[in-house]
Amino acid sequence: MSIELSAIEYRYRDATALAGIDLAIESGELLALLGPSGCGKTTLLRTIAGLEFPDRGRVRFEGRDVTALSARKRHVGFVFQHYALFNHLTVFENVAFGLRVRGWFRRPRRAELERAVSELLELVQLGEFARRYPAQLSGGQRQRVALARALAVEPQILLLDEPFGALDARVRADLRRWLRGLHDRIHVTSVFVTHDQEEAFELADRIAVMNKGRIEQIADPETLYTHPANPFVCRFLGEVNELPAALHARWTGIDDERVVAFVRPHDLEFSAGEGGARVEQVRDLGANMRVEVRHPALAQPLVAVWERSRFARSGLAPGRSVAVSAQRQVLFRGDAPVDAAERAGNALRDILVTHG
Ligand SMILES: Nc1ncnc2c1ncn2[C@@H]1O[C@H](COP(=O)(O)OP(=O)(O)OP(=O)(O)O)[C@@H](O)[C@H]1O
Repeated sequence: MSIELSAIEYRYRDATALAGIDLAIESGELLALLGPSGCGKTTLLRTIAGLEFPDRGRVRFEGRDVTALSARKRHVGFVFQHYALFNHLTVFENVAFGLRVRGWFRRPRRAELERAVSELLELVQLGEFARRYPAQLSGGQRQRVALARALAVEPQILLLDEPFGALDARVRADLRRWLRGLHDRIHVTSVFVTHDQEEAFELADRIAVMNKGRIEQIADPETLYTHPANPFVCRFLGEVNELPAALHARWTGIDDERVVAFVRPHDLEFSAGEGGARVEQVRDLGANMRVEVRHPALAQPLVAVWERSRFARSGLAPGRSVAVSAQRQVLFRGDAPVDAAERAGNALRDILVTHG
């Protein structure tokens, strides 16, 4: 089932949580809402669920206006960060709960209910845990029970609010792979909230990056990473070096002091030689090496993260003078990306100047 949000605004008494959200989610899509703390992710999710009602704007499911409908009538499944399971009920009964409380005319018969719950427990790989109580499960297992419970009522839409937020990094990584696999099988339109960029990238078909109650950009992970719409999105998607024109003009061909080059640590190049910069620190990260270079024109050190073999080949060591360049960069003039045509034009001009 598709979801369309148009011009959604929501104010708490002293805070604007949503400042005009337009968003179209396709049927069967897995969309992540990604953004810093307080940007409005949870409020937006609750607005889709029917747990909050917007001050302005409309919510539509498959074209039907559901803005005024309560959560019960919207038929969505919800999984929260804290697995809100019933501790006095077994895993089986927790999952069966949603089916038992249905109106009598939709309530399944006993055999049917047992079959449905068993199937769901198999789906979340907890078949053998049916008779256990939540206290006898790990955090990751409890979260899978919560998911099975949300799926029991066959929701048209599944909403997940930081579903793995309370779990440690290893379990989180396992669970998100598992959730992606599950989604590929059942294709229920899903929206999940996270402030973890890696999680959003690994799980989602598309990501909406939010900031201060607005969507800064919505795109698939690849586009978001290679063509961020503005510096906020670029900075939010992981560590990045920001180089003023004085430093990058030599290799980008754009000599405009308003243009800043954003370079990811693995795209930064340091080559031995006089370039005004000096290696300050080298740190061993295990699989990678982190090289920090100080340039007199910059307040912050430039950071490169390279694989060990690449670092070994470079022959760099603390104290060495280096020249700086980049394999890839994204250029912004103020808040706007510098487009490829302008860059190509400049490169051409460089060639003409050199060879002309
Ligand atoms: N019940 C409330 N009363 C007043 N202000 C609220 C309430 N809930 C949230 N807010 C404010 O609304 C804004 C958006 O909050 P929201 O919880 O949607 O953000 P979020 O992106 O989900 O944050 P987090 O990642 O920290 O959970 C924030 O500025 C927050 O302080």
